[in-house]
Amino acid sequence: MAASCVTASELLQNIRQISLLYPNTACVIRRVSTTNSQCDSQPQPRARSSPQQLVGVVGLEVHAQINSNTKLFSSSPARFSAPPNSLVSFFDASLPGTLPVLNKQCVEAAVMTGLALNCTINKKSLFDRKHYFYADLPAGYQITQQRRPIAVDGVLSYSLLGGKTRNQVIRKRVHIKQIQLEQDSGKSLHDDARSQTLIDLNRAGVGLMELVMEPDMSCGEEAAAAVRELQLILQALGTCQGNMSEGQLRVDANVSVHRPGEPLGVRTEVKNINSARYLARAIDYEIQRQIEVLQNGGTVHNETRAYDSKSGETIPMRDKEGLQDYRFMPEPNLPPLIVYEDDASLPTGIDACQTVVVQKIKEALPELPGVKRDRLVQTYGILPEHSFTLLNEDGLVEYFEALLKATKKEPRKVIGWVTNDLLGHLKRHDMSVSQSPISAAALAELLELQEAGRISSSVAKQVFQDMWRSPGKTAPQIIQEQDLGLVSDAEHLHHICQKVLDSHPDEVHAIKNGNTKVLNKLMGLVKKATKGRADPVMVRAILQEKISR
Ligand SMILES: Nc1ncnc2c1ncn2[C@@H]1O[C@H](COP(=O)(O)OP(=O)(O)OP(=O)(O)O)[C@@H](O)[C@H]1O
Ligand SMILES: [Mg+2]
Ligand SMILES: [Mg+2]
Repeated sequence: MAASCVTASELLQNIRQISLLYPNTACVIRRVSTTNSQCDSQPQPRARSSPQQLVGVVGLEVHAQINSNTKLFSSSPARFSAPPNSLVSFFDASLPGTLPVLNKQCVEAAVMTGLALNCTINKKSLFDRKHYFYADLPAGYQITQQRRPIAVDGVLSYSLLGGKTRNQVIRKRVHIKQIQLEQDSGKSLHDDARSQTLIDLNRAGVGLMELVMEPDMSCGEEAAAAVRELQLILQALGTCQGNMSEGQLRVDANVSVHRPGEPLGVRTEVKNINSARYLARAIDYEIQRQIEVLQNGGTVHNETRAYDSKSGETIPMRDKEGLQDYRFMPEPNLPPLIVYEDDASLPTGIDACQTVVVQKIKEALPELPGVKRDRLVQTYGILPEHSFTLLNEDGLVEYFEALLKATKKEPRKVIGWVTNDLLGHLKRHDMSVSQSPISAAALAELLELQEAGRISSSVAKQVFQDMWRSPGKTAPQIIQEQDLGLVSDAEHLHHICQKVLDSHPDEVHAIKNGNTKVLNKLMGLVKKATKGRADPVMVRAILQEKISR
């Protein structure tokens, strides 16, 4: 077995695990009873103008790795980037005689995800074997839920930013056909130097939720937005870490084209895309490719394709027609998976700790991203697009709310500091919110000084930059060291204003003739002369008074 580089102690551990697996032969649960422009420009499906344009149709299958310490049917740890074949039990390596024991935590995660996506939870679901032959699937089949999955008929609501300036929130929905529990496969690693393929079974048997979406989308941008929303939901629930680059969230994009009103076209399936950006590009490329094929008199084949991120193209992998016989059969070693609605429906004498109760999971659901965005908009009066920015960055909502607690400044004035100044700096330095050298409390202190009229707004921006460069230095320290306090000495300001007026007679003339906008230019000159420290309210009053004399 290429898979096993197990140490003696690991072997012992595995043997112990198998001896635990043998006696009860089955699952724990049974025992206990067990927009981009392309999108926007596309006609809506119901439009009936002729001749009709071909439009894209997209349906996604998302594989989400369940956030659990152990695998779906064995007690091996489920961890990313461990040494190859170090997390492999005999069951994961498909040794004869080993049996699956269902991980309750994975079932709870699937139920929770189903509830968050408005699915119906099947109180009884079934496991099936899906056969195919790959070196990274040692049993020759995957245990999945084909006939009766754990959750069905859900909806994922997501939003896109549209309109000319892309600040209009367009709300969309995609139907979730089902969520099924299944095993992940191992990984084939290609050693080009020695032209050989090596197998790492660490991932073999890790719990996955496959979310199958209906073909409700029409372009790459919609698909990417839906996946991003799903990622945020899974992360909020804690059921999947959702890191696409680590393969915790992998997407298969099914793409076809048709004329609105006509039956759906033949789909191709672009497999295993692990970035939202590539997903959008792969789909848009594939739609365009299929349109060109049809317009040139060709036919689209039902095939599996891969996305090549270097060329930006999709390339054929294998023909799906004729190859789709997975020889599904009921998994004989796993009984039906039973979950209960509430405590009242538990059969007498059952160990409540070993059961999955939907009601309890419902009660534990956290605030979901859509609800959180609406709350932020309603509570703080910020723009909807700002609520998207806040949620898109891990920890930014918490930062914003901590900041608001510590300052009297209006939320609508604070939001720009968070989404422009702070986020801009973080992005430029490729840092996360938790790595920010300026804490929410430190920024609040700066904003309070501005609010109290101790510094001007332009000085506040300058102090922010200095705080970023000198972590730990407070706003008052910087203001004191550099003497940046607001100049509100009337005599001093009168003197500077007079100098500016004397040297700009044309502007004074223009203002006197009613062109009041020119006053801003003069104010700018005073600001420059005082290095941004002049009290703008006083400067405006002094200039107006002097001009009107
Ligand atoms: N004509 C179509 N155009 C675009 N997408 C489609 C079309 N027909 C079906 N789909 C999408 O294809 C996907 C089918 O997924 P499903 O898991 O049911 O089957 P599969 O792809 O054959 O199986 P596997 O899990 O082995 O990939 C769904 O996401 C569905 O929305
Ligand atoms: Mg599928
Ligand atoms: Mg598929």
